[in-house]
Amino acid sequence: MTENIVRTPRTAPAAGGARRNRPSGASTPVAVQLQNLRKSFGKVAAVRGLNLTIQPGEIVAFLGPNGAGKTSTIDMLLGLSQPTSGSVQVFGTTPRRAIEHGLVSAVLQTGGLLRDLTVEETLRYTGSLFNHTQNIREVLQRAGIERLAGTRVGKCSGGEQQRLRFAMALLSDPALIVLDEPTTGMDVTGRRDFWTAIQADARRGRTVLFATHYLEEADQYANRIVLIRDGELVADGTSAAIKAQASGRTVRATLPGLSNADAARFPAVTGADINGEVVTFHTTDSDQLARFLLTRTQARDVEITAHSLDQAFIALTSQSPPGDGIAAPRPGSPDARPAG
Ligand SMILES: Nc1ncnc2c1ncn2[C@@H]1O[C@H](COP(=O)(O)OP(=O)(O)OP(=O)(O)O)[C@@H](O)[C@H]1O
Repeated sequence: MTENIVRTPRTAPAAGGARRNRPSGASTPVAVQLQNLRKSFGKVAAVRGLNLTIQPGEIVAFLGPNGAGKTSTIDMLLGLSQPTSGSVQVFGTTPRRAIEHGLVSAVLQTGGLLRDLTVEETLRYTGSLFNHTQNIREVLQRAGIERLAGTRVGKCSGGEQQRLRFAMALLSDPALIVLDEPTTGMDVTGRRDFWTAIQADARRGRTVLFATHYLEEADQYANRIVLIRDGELVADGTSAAIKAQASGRTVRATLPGLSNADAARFPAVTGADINGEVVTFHTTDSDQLARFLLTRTQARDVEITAHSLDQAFIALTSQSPPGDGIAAPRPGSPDARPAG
């Protein structure tokens, strides 16, 4: 039952009835700091110089295609493996020490549950390993599995088992919860219920870092997305910022008689598709272009459209070499500059 959760060893109860395990010291240090973090497995460079700072209270999605280095990074963050070089700090200390102080818990993908115990027995058993734990009823409620208290784990769905793992992670009331692809294999309802529980809990101020393949999860539940590819950071920001960074925005307008050469001279335009009187501009600054169209040309019916996170993800993880953070337009794509 132990491998799915980074367990807090016996700790003294927090003073003054304060329940949440908090980092000590006058000022709260950043939750996570990765500096030039590298991890190699023989010739495979899984993580290549990652720099990342996560502030307390942030909900961060760690996104990347298969083999991008998400799990390798999370393993180092949890002290499960050592960096080849660079450093990891969690609340200003080493991952191991942060875990010893009950500051961090993890929900990993699979394993770690005994099928014959009930949900409540599982939590009581896990709780017995700590000196001080959250109230079991409260934890069941916060994980959204109160009604499953008497159900055997083996009878719980995959989504319910993940919420049980989440409940186990809540027992020590950690300041940071790390989830590695926690909803893999769940159906849509299971995923939604799982995230409802996580989100409700995060509103209480907990820092959450989760790795996921599901773009819509990152879009919906994170307030910041960190996108990596081949062990390097390729984008970092809100979902909206990443969409804009990856492929800009599209501005559509009705503008008779415009040629590609004219369009290329407009401000912030990276490409244009002309279909009769309707022109679709690809732009790095939709506000500037829209202002120009409305004040300096005869354009009408001006519309600005943001690209989807899917488009941004594909652009950022499959095109330009990582490093500059911006994907170059694929030759021949609508983002390429108009000829002439
Ligand atoms: N123990 C290991 N030994 C050798 N290579 C490894 C090991 N762990 C990871 N790798 C390699 O390091 C790279 C990054 O893997 P990692 O599991 O961190 O990526 P990921 O982003 O979590 O991928 P996925 O989304 O598929 O889970 C991959 O090329 C992987 O094959």
